[in-house]
Amino acid sequence: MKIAIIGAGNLGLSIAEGILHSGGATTMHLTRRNTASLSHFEEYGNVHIGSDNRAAVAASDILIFAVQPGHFQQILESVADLLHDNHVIISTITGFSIERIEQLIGSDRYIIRAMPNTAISVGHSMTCLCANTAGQKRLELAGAIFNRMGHSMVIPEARMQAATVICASGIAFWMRLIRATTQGAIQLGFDAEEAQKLAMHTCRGASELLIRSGSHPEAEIDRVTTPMGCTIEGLNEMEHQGLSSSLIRGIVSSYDKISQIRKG
Ligand SMILES: NC(=O)C1=CN([C@@H]2O[C@H](COP(=O)(O)OP(=O)(O)OC[C@H]3O[C@@H](n4cnc5c(N)ncnc54)[C@H](OP(=O)(O)O)[C@@H]3O)[C@@H](O)[C@H]2O)C=CC1
Ligand SMILES: O=C(O)[C@@H]1CCC=N1
Repeated sequence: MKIAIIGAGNLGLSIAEGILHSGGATTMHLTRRNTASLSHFEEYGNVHIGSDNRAAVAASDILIFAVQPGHFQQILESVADLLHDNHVIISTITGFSIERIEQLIGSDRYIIRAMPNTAISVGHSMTCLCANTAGQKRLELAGAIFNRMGHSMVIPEARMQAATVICASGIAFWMRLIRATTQGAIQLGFDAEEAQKLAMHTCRGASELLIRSGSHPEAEIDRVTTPMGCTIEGLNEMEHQGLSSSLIRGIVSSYDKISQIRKG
């Protein structure tokens, strides 16, 4: 596969690392205007770095766009005349609808919206996908690409905004929870390095328990909460302080913000 990543910033670079580690491309073109921060990719013989989006598009079959929403239209228009029938156009752009993309490059193109997260760099992204009518024929291919770097789920486009919050922004939300747990562990006597290790591996363990058992979080909580014990004491205090409520409210605020990005 010949893959171009147009906009090798935070997400684009994470995708590039994920693709490299999964061995998923024969050649890869990475673009951004300031390429200095990409020089470490030069050690890979099959990775081409540059600022020329047109050259990257012309040399690739799969085009992954990972630029800021405000830049996308101009960049897409600047390469539109190079697009051919086999190009698969994958947009990770928040709030940029398939309808708007079709208006810029036509509805006959294979257009896929993907919402991965930065854990794609280590092969653990949860990536949501949707496609235009033509692109339905390439959803399986897109799923195969993203499944090499985690898990993917095909969803209706109407859920893409919600997927952005839960999966993409979700990385930041979980990081803050891990960080807060780390701070608690330091207060209880662990040094910072130990504390982070305890927090992140316990987080991974909780997640793996659910993934492998298929059980409900509350069922797992029931197995931990000894009657009159320390777990239910801590959990109830967290809830009195609004743990679940603050998470839900944060998720809804984040969701509402995307509507503003869309209008912008
Ligand atoms: N970060 C995340 O976790 C996620 C982000 N997204 C979405 O992905 C997109 C990218 O986000 P993120 O990576 O955080 O943003 P960044 O700003 O980190 O990356 C965007 C990159 O685009 C480059 N760029 C700007 N103009 C051009 C151009 N004309 N040609 C080529 N490259 C260009 C910029 O580099 P330079 O200035 O050097 O050109 C920059 O590195 C956004 O639309 C975001 O909503 C979606 C899911 C998760
Ligand atoms: O914060 C943002 O707007 C982007 C979209 C999801 C992750 N980063």
